[in-house]
Amino acid sequence: MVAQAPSGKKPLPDMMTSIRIDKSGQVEIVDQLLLPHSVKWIPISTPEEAFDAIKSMKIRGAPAIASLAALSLKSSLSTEEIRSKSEEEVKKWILDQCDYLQSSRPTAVNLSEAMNRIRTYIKTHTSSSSSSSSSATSASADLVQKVQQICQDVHEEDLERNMTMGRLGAEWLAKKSGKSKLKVVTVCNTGSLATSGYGTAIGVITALFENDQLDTAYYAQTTPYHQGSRLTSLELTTLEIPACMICDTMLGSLFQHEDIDGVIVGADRVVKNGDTANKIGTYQAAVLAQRHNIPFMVVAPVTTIDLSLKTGAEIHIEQRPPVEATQVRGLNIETGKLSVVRITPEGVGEGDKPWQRVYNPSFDVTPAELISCVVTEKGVAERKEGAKDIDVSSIC
Ligand SMILES: CSC[C@@H](O)[C@@H](O)C(=O)COP(=O)(O)O
Repeated sequence: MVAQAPSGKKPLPDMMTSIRIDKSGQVEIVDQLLLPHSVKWIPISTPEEAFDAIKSMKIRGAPAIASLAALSLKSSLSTEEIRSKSEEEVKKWILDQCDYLQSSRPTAVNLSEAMNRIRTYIKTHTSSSSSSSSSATSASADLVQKVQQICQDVHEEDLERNMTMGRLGAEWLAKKSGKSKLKVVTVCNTGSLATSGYGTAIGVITALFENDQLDTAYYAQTTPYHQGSRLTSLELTTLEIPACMICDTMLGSLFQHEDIDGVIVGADRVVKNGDTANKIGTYQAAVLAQRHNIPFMVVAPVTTIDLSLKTGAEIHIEQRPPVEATQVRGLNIETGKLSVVRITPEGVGEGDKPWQRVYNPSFDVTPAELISCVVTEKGVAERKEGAKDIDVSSIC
């Protein structure tokens, strides 16, 4: 499971990847529920399989779920069943699949952006339904081919833009700190497992490392799903990047005792005024960073920017099932087997008593006034001194 690491001053070992496509075009994903203990590849051939994998978080990370949704649509469009449909039937089928796939997870805008690209093409494509049945078939073949190309583009364009963001973010932070070796903090998982390669926030950390400008990358465990302790730890150890895990509750202590040069996070949706939805725990990291005068950087591709929403209050925050917070999956060191254990008294998160409730939002919103800058592949938008908003339209 390797993607070629980009060349840099410091050579990197091969990166992990969450999606692979074999020579026959079969798409497979690594089951992230089992990482880091077991590497199991699952074939994905249909939108239903992609929907299930995204919803159950076998694959996660804003860009990666958009890629998988698009690739599953591409695969399904190669079937005989689709090829026998009229152009109008194919269009309707694709639009239905876009709605269905988009409903798998609501907060990450990359997924809806990818589906919107396909919808826009379908809606503007000139139909030839009035032609004879044989030319209608060839017209639908053209349509299918074009939509498949859009799906492939969604997946492929991610890697290059991540490398650009990595470079831009590393340059900005190194200049801001003025130091030769930086200590940085990240939350959640934003590397090659969450994207098509190199990563967003982890891309900046990787670029610092490649330039020999990284002292230590601290990463938060990111409960309840443990994207940090399970996935970021796997990526950083695979790349042999100097790193140190902290529990989510230790951020304040870390900021008091270490000279941290920046907090670098990814995003699931950045709206017009710069407010940013990202993994739960990001907001508290931003509040603490401001208290300690530490620059707070958001790194996300243009496809994560949603100019249709004015402020973060409009972002739909996904609620995850309570069991994801009351149960922990891990390796039983006595049996050597993977197991799931409950860490709460029985009934918490499952019963209907007033004392059995669990609050489990998957994301929170960090107001722009706590963010120092937003980095996309188009550039860096800084918040001006004293301003409450960040003009992200300049980097779209
Ligand atoms: C490049 S990934 C950016 C975000 O998608 C990431 O920080 C995040 O919040 C992922 O959440 P997840 O719930 O694991 O899909």
